[in-house]
Amino acid sequence: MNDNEISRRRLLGTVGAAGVTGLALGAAGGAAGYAAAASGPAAALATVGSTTEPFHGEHQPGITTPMQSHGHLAAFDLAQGAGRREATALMRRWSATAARLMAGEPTDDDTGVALDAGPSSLTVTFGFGRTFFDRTGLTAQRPVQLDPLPAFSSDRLDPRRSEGDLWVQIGANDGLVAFHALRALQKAAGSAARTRWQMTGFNRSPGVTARPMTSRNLMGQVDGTRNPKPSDADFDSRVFVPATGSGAGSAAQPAWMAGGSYAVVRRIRMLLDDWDELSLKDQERVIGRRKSDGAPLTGGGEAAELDLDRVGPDGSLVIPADAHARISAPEQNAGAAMLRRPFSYHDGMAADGTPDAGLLFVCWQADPLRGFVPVQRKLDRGDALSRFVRHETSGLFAVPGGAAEDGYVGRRLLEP
Ligand SMILES: C=CC1=C(C)c2cc3[nH]c(cc4nc(cc5[nH]c(cc1n2)c(C)c5CCC(=O)O)C(CCC(=O)O)=C4C)c(C)c3C=C
Ligand SMILES: [Fe+2]
Repeated sequence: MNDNEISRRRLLGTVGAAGVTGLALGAAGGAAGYAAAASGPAAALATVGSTTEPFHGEHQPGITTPMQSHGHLAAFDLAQGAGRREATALMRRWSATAARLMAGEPTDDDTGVALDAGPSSLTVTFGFGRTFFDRTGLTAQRPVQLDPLPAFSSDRLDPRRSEGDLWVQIGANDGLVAFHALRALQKAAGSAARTRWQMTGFNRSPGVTARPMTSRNLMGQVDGTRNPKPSDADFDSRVFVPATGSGAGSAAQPAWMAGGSYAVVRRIRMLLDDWDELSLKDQERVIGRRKSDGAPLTGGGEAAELDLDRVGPDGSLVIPADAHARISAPEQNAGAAMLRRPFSYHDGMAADGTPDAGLLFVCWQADPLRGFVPVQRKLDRGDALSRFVRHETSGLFAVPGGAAEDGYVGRRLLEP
């Protein structure tokens, strides 16, 4: 056990008491951002800090894990001259680092940033981009599902912040824990890979609403209502590559992708100043749902079915023909569906004086050609929301199944 480990464990034991002290100080003396270390017996960590997610398993973490309040998305390119050997060593190092951090343990060269925090539902998810396979001499193993996404008319993509050989998604219910993991993985990349782009996002923190509810995005809409649910009979076949290698109607998948999934990542800027000028009624017609509770404009609660045929007294459709919820519905897209698991982002003001804010849209599917692509094609042709959003970056990554206890992510590809 090294010094860091000793102090981390000791601090984990005292954090509850320190937290209580901090609360007392806050109540009595204002917000100094300071809490004296307590010397008394430790209290248990709050649930938000103590919750762990498993790193090993059939699927990687961070796909069906409840959305966390802090996230980082980062892409890496392999260094000049680095090939399969270096990539294999890198995935071993990254997997070992992720497993330790997700268990709440420090790394060997820990920076100390998260020393006094619990694992806080940290998840680390790894993916391979299309270019990874040529760089490592594994072109024959590249899934056709990684073929480039089609160009959409509304794309305004920045290639420097798109794609990449490797992709890492980090989520945690604490900002320092999430940053700590990102930094540890960047250090563990060593000379094998360098960061290509990096984005930071957030969601609502656990426990801030009176009851658990679907999250809101920065336009204020309830967003995520009609996501596939793990309890749905077809959830696994929609989201994960089956062990047999391909799903119904999908092109064959390589065996190494069994239990894996494909992540489509889009940084979608929201034109919030324009959006805010719309009346509430018009905002609701853009989506086809009420803003207050996410219920369809045709009535019922949030979970009610959309009545896409209902017309109002004036004979026009209650859920307009170009409403986002109508156009993106699986019933309108031959059953195409995806698991949306985004983070919001806010990177200050853009040069034009408008907020640089929006959605780090991440969606998961067993095959992008049966998930993101057909839906985005349809949205691209006539979504009322498109006047208020701009797709600025894009990435498509093959996310292999989870690592075995004695293995690492990507082993079945790199050491078949
Ligand atoms: C290509 C896929 C999609 C993109 C890109 C996208 C962008 C986007 N969406 C919202 C807000 C909402 N989307 C909602 C539903 C919804 N969106 C998609 C797909 C994309 N959205 C799907 C498949 C669905 C579900 C449709 C269904 O199953 O019926 C909703 C409604 C509530 C919900 O079901 O989640 C909102 C609100 C924004 C703001 C945005 C880009 C910034
Ligand atoms: Fe949407």
